[in-house]
Amino acid sequence: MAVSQNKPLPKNIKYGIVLDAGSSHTNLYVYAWPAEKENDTGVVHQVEVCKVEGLGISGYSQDTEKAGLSLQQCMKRAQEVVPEQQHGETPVYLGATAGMRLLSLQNRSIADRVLSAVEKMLHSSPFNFQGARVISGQEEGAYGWITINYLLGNFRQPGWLNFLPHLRSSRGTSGALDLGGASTQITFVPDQEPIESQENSLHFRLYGKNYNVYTHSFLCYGKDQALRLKLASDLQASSTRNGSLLDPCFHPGYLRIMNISDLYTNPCIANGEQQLPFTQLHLQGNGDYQRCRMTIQKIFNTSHCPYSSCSFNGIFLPPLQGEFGAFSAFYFVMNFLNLTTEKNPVPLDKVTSTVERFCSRPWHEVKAEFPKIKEKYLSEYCFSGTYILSLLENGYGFTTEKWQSIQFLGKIGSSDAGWTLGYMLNLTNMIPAEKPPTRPLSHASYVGLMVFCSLVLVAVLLLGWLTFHKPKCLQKGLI
Ligand SMILES: O=P(O)(O)OP(=O)(O)OP(=O)(O)OC[C@H]1O[C@@H](n2cnc3c(O)ncnc32)[C@H](O)[C@@H]1O
Ligand SMILES: [Ca+2]
Repeated sequence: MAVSQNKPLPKNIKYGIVLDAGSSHTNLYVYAWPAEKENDTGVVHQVEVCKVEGLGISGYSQDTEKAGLSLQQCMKRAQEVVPEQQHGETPVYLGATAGMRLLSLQNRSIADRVLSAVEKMLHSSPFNFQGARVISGQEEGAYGWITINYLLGNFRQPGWLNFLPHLRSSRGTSGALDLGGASTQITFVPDQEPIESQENSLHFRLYGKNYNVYTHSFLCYGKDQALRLKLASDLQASSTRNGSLLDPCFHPGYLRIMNISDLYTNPCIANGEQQLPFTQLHLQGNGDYQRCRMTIQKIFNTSHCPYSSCSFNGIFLPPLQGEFGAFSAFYFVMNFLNLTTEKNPVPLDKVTSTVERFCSRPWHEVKAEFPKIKEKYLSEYCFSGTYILSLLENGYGFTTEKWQSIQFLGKIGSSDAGWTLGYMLNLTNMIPAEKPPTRPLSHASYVGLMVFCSLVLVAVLLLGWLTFHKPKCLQKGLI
């Protein structure tokens, strides 16, 4: 036991857990940070992500208990990641997004039962359960924006090296674009002030600085619900008598059969089912990007705008400003199409031609090339790529030039881009409103600075000595 004296003291690490209960699935994130640096920027980072098997919690409306049980495996994983003696002090939060917002609109009591089932499960875990709730679209946008700016270091205050002009950070904040399965969010700091519409306006004071942020969450415009909107609009425009539809957003040779009742089961699609003389929809792909884009265009209503400028459906959108980070399905789809790998953003015309070429490829060929990718994902990359272009170009007005300011992000460092980190930082009060007092230099920086100064001093002395006492060997004409 005597040797244990020489062991370095263990670092005091704290942990926090957030479950992102999305419309398509649930992810559990474990975050960690050194306890003594709690209020610094950029110290909290993701140490684990666990993907919950099966459906998103809103998918268990027929058997609500299963929503709770589905989380068991990832909760076990979290118990392995967080040291046992810290389980009791580690907070756990669950935030549900658009899938649960839709279920609440459709049937409030079932949605409450789903939430109770997940609460019961999380209460029974050894962690410090802090609540499960449906977060608003505004919160989802805001926390996504906080997450990426925290991770990108954009809230960082000038440090002691900032007297050197080339090291001074002049960066502002980055906008956040999030594409989920059931909703999509756009959040950024506009130039224009004040923000014309109250419900799209947020105010933050972070690390001593004020931020006026624009945000909007479009319910039903996540990529799964957008596909439903598009199909419902196609059906309305078609004169099919047997439910067969040619779909330009799927590959030539692709066939999908859907129950009409599944299409009309949520509040995104207003009634219309009753008039149809068939119960199934037979979709037949023909991979025509231009036509696909035209059919998607119909789900964006741009006929009215009660503000100085709008995105679509009469929703206020100020002029786009600054850089944007685009994550979740924006990233999954662009990454699959190899459009995120280059250092500089891929130009809009190259993105368009890549999606166009991909859509035109026969389904059997695509399937043979990517046998390991889930068929649900693979079959929808053509639609999703086209939808992303429609949403960003036509919906939000990203022009060829503005497109260059979008960066598609999966992770920033070890952490996934998404709303969960911002949510936890806020609920644990880890983002102070005021700038924390600057701490004295750390030991390492102090030693570094001393060594640097000593070297400069030695160099100056040597130079002086050489100048005034030129050694004989350096004097001209000696040889
Ligand atoms: O935010 P909400 O709307 O509640 O939805 P979500 O949280 O479940 O949405 P995700 O960002 O997890 O996923 C967005 C969509 O991308 C799909 N998706 C997830 N992983 C993917 C991958 O690797 N390739 C293609 N699509 C993927 C998923 O099925 C959804 O349709
Ligand atoms: Ca999401």
